[in-house]
Amino acid sequence: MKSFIENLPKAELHLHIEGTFEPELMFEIAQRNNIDLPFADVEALRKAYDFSRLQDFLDIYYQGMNVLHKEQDFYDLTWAYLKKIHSQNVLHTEIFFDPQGHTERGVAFETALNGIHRALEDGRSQLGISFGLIMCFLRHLDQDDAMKTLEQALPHKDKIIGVGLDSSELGHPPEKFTAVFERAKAEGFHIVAHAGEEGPPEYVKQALDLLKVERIDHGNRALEDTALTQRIADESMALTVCPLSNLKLCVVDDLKNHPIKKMLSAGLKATINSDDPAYFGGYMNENFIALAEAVDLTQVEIATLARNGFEAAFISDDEKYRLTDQLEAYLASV
Ligand SMILES: Nc1ncnc2[nH]cnc12
Ligand SMILES: [Zn+2]
Repeated sequence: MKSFIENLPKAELHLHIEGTFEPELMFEIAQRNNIDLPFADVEALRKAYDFSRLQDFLDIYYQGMNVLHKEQDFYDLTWAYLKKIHSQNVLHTEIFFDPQGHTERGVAFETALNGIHRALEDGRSQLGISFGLIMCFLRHLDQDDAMKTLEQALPHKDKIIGVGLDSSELGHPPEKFTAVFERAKAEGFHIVAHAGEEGPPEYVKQALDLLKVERIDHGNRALEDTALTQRIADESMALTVCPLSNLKLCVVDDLKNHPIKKMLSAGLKATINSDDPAYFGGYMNENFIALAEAVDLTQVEIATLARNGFEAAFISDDEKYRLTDQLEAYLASV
């Protein structure tokens, strides 16, 4: 099973680039930027990765990204992620970045964008990994701030394919951002949002009805509402599920109780993703393997999850055929 997963061609659709910041690289970049981290060393930092809810993680995640200042810092962060997923047979990735996490510290929008994008271009030419870049609005900030961020993105439509919504979910429902998402859609951006990670099914409904999402990031709590679950299945709306994230943030108490089988049997287009791999203990392969072992996934189920990843990607039909052909060729060979 392990080698079946390791060699399986995969797409990643839910990945925060700031969440790939491994402690070793964080210390290296902090040092070259003359920034003191409030941790003695890499081990002390890793020990702090003990979360009982989303906010515990976010506090440390925002602290970590504070050391990113120069375009090269963003490049190095992204390049390290791309090398890692190249070793895991990830052929396509759609990554999030949090511009407000940088602009509010005085780092220019373009500094973050250009560093990340240049690495993605190098990943395509040197590693053969295709990509999309999605910027997320921080939902703990207000809609005006999100609107300003959207305006900063408008000259960069050649680099940014979509907008998303992340950060502290509870108390910050999608309806808070209806106008900015309406504008983003009119400007031609793809639309996604985190919903139903900690928030109730109502937030998932709002993401569908008010933000007009094309994929739901997480979506776990949608399962509490049978009619909503049926609707998501009927609309072939993909869920970007993140197993190790769900475990580390206590969305599930044990991976054995992860609802992935319920999702699949309800006809939901679930995909597997790593969310913030440096903080949650694993990239794509580790997520697939841990989940497969915990809930006893069959090869057919694993293949379905991988296929869903390519089908739910924001790419042309031609590109989808090119990628799924590689998946089907692999499946026929094992
Ligand atoms: N899992 C997650 N949920 C919400 N916001 C995030 N930002 C980074 N990771 C996140
Ligand atoms: Zn996420």
